[in-house]
Amino acid sequence: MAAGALHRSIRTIQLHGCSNDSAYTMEYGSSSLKLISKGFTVDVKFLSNRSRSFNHCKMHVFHAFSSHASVIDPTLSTSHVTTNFNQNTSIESSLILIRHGESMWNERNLFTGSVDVPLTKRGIEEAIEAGKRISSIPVNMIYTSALIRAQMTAMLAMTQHRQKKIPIIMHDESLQAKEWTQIFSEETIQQSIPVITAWQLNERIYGKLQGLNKEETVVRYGKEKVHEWRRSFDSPPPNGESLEMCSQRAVAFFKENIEPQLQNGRNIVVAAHGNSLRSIIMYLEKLTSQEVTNLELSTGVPLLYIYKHGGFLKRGSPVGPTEYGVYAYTRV
Ligand SMILES: O=C(O)[C@H](O)COP(=O)(O)O
Repeated sequence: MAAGALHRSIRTIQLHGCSNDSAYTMEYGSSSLKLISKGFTVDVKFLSNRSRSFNHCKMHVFHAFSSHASVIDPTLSTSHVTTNFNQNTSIESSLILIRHGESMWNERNLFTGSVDVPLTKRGIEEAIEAGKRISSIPVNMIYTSALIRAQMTAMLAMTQHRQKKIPIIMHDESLQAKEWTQIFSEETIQQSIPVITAWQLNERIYGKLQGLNKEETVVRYGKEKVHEWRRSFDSPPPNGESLEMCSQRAVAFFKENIEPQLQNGRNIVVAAHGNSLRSIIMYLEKLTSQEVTNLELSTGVPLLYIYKHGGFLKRGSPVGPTEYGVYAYTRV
């Protein structure tokens, strides 16, 4: 197995030359495992139960975007891997969080939640401005929610980036989608940035408030009640998600998918929403459920964190494309 070579197209790899090592196969008798390659983690999933023999088994690759994948130590379990990377104190990477620009329902002051609403012209401009602010910070991967306002924000921001790489949405929804979206030029791959979309980063579900005007809702239910629904940690709006419920999916996704990439030195942009980002910031900054009630995020303002020594240092919001501007910060 250690001598095995990985030959890959972007989304599918074929593992060659690995022995029919039943002990190994038994050890990973689940549906997925992680392989570690230079600089990043490759999550793989068996395509079918029948192909669990490692002899020429086909696997699906998530988040791999390099042609130099190689198996370093197949005997490491996922938890060992995480521990090892945490101990590597020299790794420093950046995490940029951006709440989407103004949406058409933000403009009308309507509760939006899971409803998929596009940006306004102002939102488009905010996304472009956000892109200028982060244009000097290297970006290796982008994560967005499954909602168009976050995806538009990420894409528009990247039009300003100095790397001039092309953000490309990864389509994992079916085997066919993966096949159809393969790229066959290594050079083109190197000029691309993978964009992973995840429903777990969606805005919290606002339930029966979705589509209601925020001011009218205050008149109807009272200021205190509406404030509790909007900002408390654990009171869900009718039929909706509390921040706590939203955090259970958003922070779990962050820990399982984004944090390992940062641990491997990848620089990440996350374009998401007021409340999914509030829950992630709560985790990054170890805020209490009381402290998070005061956390407000503006639309289209990027926030920079440096991942270092296994922890997150808040750098605030980059104010411009110069080196100075990147590390100066505004109060948000
Ligand atoms: O979903 C919404 O309406 C907004 O994007 C966030 O709303 P909030 O400020 O009420 O949490």
